[in-house]
Amino acid sequence: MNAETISRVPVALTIAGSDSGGGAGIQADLRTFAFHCVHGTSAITCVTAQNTLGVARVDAMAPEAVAAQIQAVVEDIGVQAAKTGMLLNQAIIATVAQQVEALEINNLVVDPVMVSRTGAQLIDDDAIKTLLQQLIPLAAIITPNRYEAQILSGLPINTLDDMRAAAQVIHRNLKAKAVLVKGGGMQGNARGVDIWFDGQHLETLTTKRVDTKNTHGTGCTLSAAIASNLAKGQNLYQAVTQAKEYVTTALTYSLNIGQGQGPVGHFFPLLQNDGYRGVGV
Ligand SMILES: Nc1ncnc2c1ncn2[C@@H]1O[C@H](COP(=O)(O)OP(=O)(O)OP(=O)(O)O)[C@@H](O)[C@H]1O
Ligand SMILES: Cc1ncc(COP(=O)(O)O)c(N)n1
Repeated sequence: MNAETISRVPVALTIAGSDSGGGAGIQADLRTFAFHCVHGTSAITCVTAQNTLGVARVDAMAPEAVAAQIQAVVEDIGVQAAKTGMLLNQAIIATVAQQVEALEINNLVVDPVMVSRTGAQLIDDDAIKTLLQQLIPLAAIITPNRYEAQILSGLPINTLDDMRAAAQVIHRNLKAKAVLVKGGGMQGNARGVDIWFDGQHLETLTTKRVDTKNTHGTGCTLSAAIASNLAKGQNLYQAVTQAKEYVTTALTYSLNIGQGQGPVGHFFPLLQNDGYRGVGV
């Protein structure tokens, strides 16, 4: 068989933490890139000992090691888009912001990860200010969940209108170019509905609500899918709406593993080929 090499492939970078359970973080991001036919590269910020029940331990990488990973990837391979996930501490956030600026990384998706699904704190309290001041202004889009949007806006969020108000406040106060407030943590009708605001258009993004407890990694998957679509040249709004479709289907095929909240099923295109039809399909 003749070898066929592919020399023109989109490349994306994830700057995030490792999840030993494979559901969120770097592991979710690289799988998401792969299922978008995007070559995935990574800069690991910390290593978590984690499973579907919770986070048992977190070990931070040295900021210099994070910087070196980003530099190694960008200087040789080059990236068309990047995303950040769990950044953990102030020094790592400041380093990532410096590298993004110095290496002129475009199409940056910032997922302002603060607390895990299982309630573990994933960022130091004193790091949030650095995230706001140094990293968010460099982002093409930020994707806070309900809890993170409350912190970033200072507003309580209980309804879709609260999500709309928070998206507008975050856009104005943090100079984020676009904001997606995610509704996975909402109750009732708002669950699974996201709000987009780019300074001009306020949009309500609705897909099918999936009734599953296995939602570990939805936010990581969404931001990695947005970065994938940006790396492929889609515009931001298209990248977001297609990423939301991907997450919805991955939730439909979520994996009922472990004793807690299982991860979304990134490999549904292969399962679909095998004739497996997923939850409620
Ligand atoms: N049950 C659901 N049905 C449909 N969509 C959902 C559901 N739960 C979450 N989503 C979608 O998944 C995406 C991620 O949102 P979510 O609010 O869960 O993020 P997150 O809390 O950051 O995720 P993570 O669990 O990775 O921290 C959003 O597009 C959200 O609407
Ligand atoms: C390394 C890492 N990154 C991100 C999350 C957030 O994901 P979730 O809220 O689904 O636990 C996590 N738990 N671990």
